[in-house]
Amino acid sequence: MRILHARNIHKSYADNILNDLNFQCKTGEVIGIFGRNGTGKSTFLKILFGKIKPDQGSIHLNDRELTSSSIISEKLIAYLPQDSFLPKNTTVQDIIPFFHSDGEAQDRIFYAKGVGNFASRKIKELAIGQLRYLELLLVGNLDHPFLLLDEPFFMVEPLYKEYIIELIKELKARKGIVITDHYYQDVLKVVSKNFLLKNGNLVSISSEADLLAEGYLKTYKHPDFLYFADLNVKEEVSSK
Ligand SMILES: Nc1ncnc2c1ncn2[C@@H]1O[C@H](COP(=O)(O)OP(=O)(O)OP(=O)(O)O)[C@@H](O)[C@H]1O
Repeated sequence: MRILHARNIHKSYADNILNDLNFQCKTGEVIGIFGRNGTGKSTFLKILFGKIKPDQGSIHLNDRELTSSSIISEKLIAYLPQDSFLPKNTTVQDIIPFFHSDGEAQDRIFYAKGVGNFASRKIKELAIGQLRYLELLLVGNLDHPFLLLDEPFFMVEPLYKEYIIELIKELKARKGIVITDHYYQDVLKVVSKNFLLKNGNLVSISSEADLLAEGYLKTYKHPDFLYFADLNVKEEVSSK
């Protein structure tokens, strides 16, 4: 088993964003990180990936400290950024070999559920869900033991959300995966553990009720009692 550690991470821009943050993800785990806008989720993923340097702190694989060049050259961490990164005028079938020279991996993507429906289209012609699913197939099927996903569910229609959820569950067998997304209900379907990034640090979360108690949600639909729970107000709703 491999363990990715972030140790004592500090990062400030105009404000203090991350404050002595400690985190670990093992291969075989999917960890969700929630947090309100601007709390530093993307910044933290970029620090884990080595794209930006923390002001203090370090990233380790088991007990070895990683540098940004070792993360890239040793193919340790793959990263799905928030914004699309594929060239717009290339077709789906032509883009697969750019990421995967191995024929078996190419086939895994080409014949993945649903891809046949849009394989001959150009990237600019894809619907948002098709694009995000394709990006995840390309990045997730790399051999890297860790995978960071920045908002994989953003604006994705239900059918492709299901494909993405199935794919994450499959990738979990051979990787450690960290997901940040505001579509928390989708994230909760695939995670083994969750945290809320709040005041620069990670708070452990085990349910929607914890997200409510920590102020990330204002209300949520209680699974047993059919009411929308609030910190102070319980509003009855029809059971129909
Ligand atoms: N390169 C930068 N220079 C200055 N400030 C930055 C930079 N990158 C991020 N920030 C600031 O750091 C804070 C955290 O940004 P970040 O994108 O990590 O938040 P986030 O939790 O991912 O937000 P969201 O949920 O909106 O995607 C924000 O206030 C942002 O404006």
